[in-house]
This record gives sequence, C-alpha cells and structure tokens, in this order.
Amino acid sequence: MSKKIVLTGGGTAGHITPNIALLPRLSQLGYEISYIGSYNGMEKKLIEDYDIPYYGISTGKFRRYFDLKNFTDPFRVIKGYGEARKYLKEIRPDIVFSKGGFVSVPVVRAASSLKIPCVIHESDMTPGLANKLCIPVAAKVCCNFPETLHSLPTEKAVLTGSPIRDELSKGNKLAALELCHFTANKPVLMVIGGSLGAASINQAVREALPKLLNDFQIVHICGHEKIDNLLLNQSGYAQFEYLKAELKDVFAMADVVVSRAGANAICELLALKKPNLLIPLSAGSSRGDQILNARSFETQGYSMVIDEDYLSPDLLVEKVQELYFNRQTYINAMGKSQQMNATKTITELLDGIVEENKAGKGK
Ligand SMILES: CC(=O)N[C@H]1[C@@H](OP(=O)(O)OP(=O)(O)OC[C@H]2O[C@@H](n3ccc(=O)[nH]c3=O)[C@H](O)[C@@H]2O)O[C@H](CO)[C@@H](O)[C@@H]1O
Repeated sequence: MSKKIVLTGGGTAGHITPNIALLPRLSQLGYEISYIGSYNGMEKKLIEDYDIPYYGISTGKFRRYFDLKNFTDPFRVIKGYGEARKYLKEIRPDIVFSKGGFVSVPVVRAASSLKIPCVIHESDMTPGLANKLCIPVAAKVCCNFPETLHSLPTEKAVLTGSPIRDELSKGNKLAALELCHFTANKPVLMVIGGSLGAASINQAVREALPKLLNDFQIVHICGHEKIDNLLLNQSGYAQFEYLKAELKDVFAMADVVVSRAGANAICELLALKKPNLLIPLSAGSSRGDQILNARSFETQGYSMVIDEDYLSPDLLVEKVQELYFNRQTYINAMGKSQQMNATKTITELLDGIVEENKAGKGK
C-alpha cells in the first residue's frame, strides 16, 4: 500500500533545508512526497529543484510588535488555512511533517482538523512562535538540542537532532576553486551570514578585506541583493547571494568559516568539522536563540564566538587569524562529538506512526 507524506515549512532556508535532507530516505521508504509552502517564498524556489509536487498557500506573519500588516495578515492566514485544508483533502497524506516557519501553522492546524497526524520539528533551543501554535495539535515534537526538551510537553518531545543534507559531505574542492577563480596554494575563508545574509557581518568582512586578503582567499555568501558591485573584480574575493548545489563544493574548499549561529548552519559546520567563528544574531533583533546556540558550541570547544555588539573589522581579523592558527584543536573537538543521525531518527519516527495507524485501520 502506498504511503503519502506532506512536508511543510518555509520563510528562511533553516525551515526548508532539513525537509530537503529527509527527501532521499522518505523516497527509499516508499513515500509519495508533496510540499505545501507559500505562493512565492524561499521554499518554492528551493523545492522546485526536486521532483515533488508543490502547493502554494496564502500566508501571513504572526508579529509580537505593531505593524499595519497585523490587520490584514490574519485574513491571509485564514485563507491559507482554507487552501491547506483543500490540498490536504486532495492529497490525503498519512502524515504531515512540519519544519516550522509561519507558513506551517495553517497547514498543521488544517491537518489536525482532518485527523491527519502531524510531527513538527524545532531546530532552535526554545520553540518559535509558529511551532508554539502547533505544539498543542502535534503528535510528536522533534528537537535539535537536549536543552529544548524542558520547554516541550514530555509525552510529545523527542530529541532527534537536525537533518543535514547528505550531499554536503560530498563536495568537490577543485570545482569550488574553479567557481571562485581561487588558487590551491592559499587558505580559504568562507563567510556565510545565514540563509538571508547578515548586513553587519557583510560590512565588517568588506572593511577588513585589505588585511584578510593578505592571508586568505575569501568566499562570501552574502544574501539576496547584498553583493557589493564595487568589489566584483577584487582578486581573491568571491561573492554569492545564495548557493544551492555549489554549497557542498565551497564547504569542501573552506579551511575556516565565519558564520551566523543559525541552528542548522552550526550543525552542518559540526558535521563537516569546519573550524568556525560564530557571530550570532543579537538579542535585540531576535529572541536570542543564536546566542544560546553559539555559547553552547563554544563551551563544547567546537567554535569561537564574537558578540555582534563588539564586532569590528580589526577584531574580526584578529579572531580569524586565531581560528586558523588553532584550527586543528577545533577539528579534534568536533571529531569527538556524538552528533545524532537526525534523518534516520525522524524518518523512523514518521514511518512508525504511519505503519501503526495503517495496522490500526486494518484491524
Ligand atoms: C535571521 C533568522 O531568523 N535566523 C533564523 C533562521 O536562520 P536561517 O534560515 O539562516 O537558518 P540556519 O542558519 O539554521 O540554516 C540555513 C540553511 O540554509 C543553507 N544555506 C544557506 C546559505 C546558502 O547560500 N545556501 C544554503 O543552502 C544552510 O546550509 C542551512 O542549511 O532559522 C534558524 C533555524 O530555525 C534560526 O536558528 C535562525 O536564528
């Protein structure tokens, strides 16, 4: 009997790439996979590279602050709920897996109204608002950090880690050297500011370029519309807005990495054992989870950290040099980590629920 799953999640790549990581194993297990995301969000652009049906719904953001859109977004969400219900009735999945983000709320709530079991996943240390709205109706809530277990209902919480795309460990260094027009004789610093880029990191890196270029070639993933045209011809410096398939090659080429401390990004750095300097998003512009992520990795000896409030070009140069000098220490520490196989744990959990329900219906 065929098995069907609907995946949802979007807004930023951190709510999408873990779903992508699950695709090969779900296919092996015989699932027909569909995706429900927003009409035109990042998830649509990333999922269209895979051969699975995509259903777009209307979405709105849940804000804790005043914005005129707070008056119109509820109607968008209600519309999205109706569309999600319609698509779910059409697809008739055995289960829904949600990676969070605002688009996932109407999908999970609609699935619950149709008695379709939902499993949701929280990558960060504390649950985001979208997941908080879904926890009451979820069958299970997967999480990435042991610390998160305390914030979740005991009977629903499962520690799984965050699924990482297998292909990331299969990069080709030579392909990346060619892509960036770099030589093989000088170390490579990779800078990645999360899936949307990070303006403060971009500025510090660009101001520090004259010094950094003495020792490194720099590949900078700077975010949508954040390329600096004045630096396009700078030798030893390559900029990209966002990398899809080439990301694995750039990881393979990187000797050291400067990164935001998004939950998935840091798990990938750990899995790939890349010595890294984290600059977490400040508490002023977020709920502070990246700071917790970064401090946890620093304490475990996997990462160096700069507080964004103290970020300056000179401090960046000093810390990058220190990181490169001590890189083997970080590689050794990361080599001792007991990182979970999240893809295996989550797909087994999902398949277990589906098989149990099918067996129940067959009785
Ligand atoms: C500003 C913001 O709200 N950030 C949040 C967002 O970050 P963000 O969406 O940046 O998520 P993460 O850093 O966790 O993950 C980014 C993902 O995008 C991928 N990637 C990135 C750049 C690129 O060019 N190509 C590419 O494939 C990375 O490999 C990774 O898989 O979600 C994370 C997970 O909930 C949170 O921890 C972050 O606090």
